[in-house]
Amino acid sequence: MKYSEAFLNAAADLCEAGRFIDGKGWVPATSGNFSVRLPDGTIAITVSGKHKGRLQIEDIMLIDADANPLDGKKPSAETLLHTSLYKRFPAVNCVLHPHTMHSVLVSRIFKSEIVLENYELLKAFRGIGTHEARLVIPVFANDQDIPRLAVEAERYLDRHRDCYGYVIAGHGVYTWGESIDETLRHLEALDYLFDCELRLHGANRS
Ligand SMILES: CSC[C@@H](O)[C@@H](O)C(=O)COP(=O)(O)O
Ligand SMILES: [Zn+2]
Repeated sequence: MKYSEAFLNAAADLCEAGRFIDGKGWVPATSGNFSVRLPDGTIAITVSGKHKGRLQIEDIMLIDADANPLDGKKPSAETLLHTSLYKRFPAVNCVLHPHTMHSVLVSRIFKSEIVLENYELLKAFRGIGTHEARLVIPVFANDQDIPRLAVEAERYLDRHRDCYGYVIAGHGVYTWGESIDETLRHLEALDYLFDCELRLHGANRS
């Protein structure tokens, strides 16, 4: 398979993002998956089962918008969660899913949603210009049936298009943006804000 320059650049960027994310301890033991939408609508996504902090270019593969592999490799087990976000949001070009400890812990306290209010760091999210914003991150029950989980996320996002991410209980967080850099910014902000909520609720003594 001859990959395009756009694919190869996206793949290199995803490998670098993976090293950064792993440096934070957010993708232990092969968890997590990442993707970038290319200008032609195809998607560069991590293959299944690799350590996301030690990605090589060959660990990134190409799929179409309906999650079909285009190069014979095996995509992430959670590919449908990525493609459903790209279908819903034409401006989104990157989806990052790590298993941050803060997202797992916060889902033990907040069972249906996490409300983030009155934080200066809310301005890290695209389109938010004041700490007076109110950002709601839904929490979905974990499910090994990924098509069913995708439908649940889609139902929520149909009603809440201004959403920046969701938590899967006991599992991890999904967040997205117009570029890898923007999505990394959203991810760092969510991790910080989840940590704030955990400390506020006495669940994090570090
Ligand atoms: C190591 S368990 C994690 C997996 O079950 C899954 O949740 C995950 O995030 C990684 O799956 P992958 O198929 O490698 O994309
Ligand atoms: Zn996962």
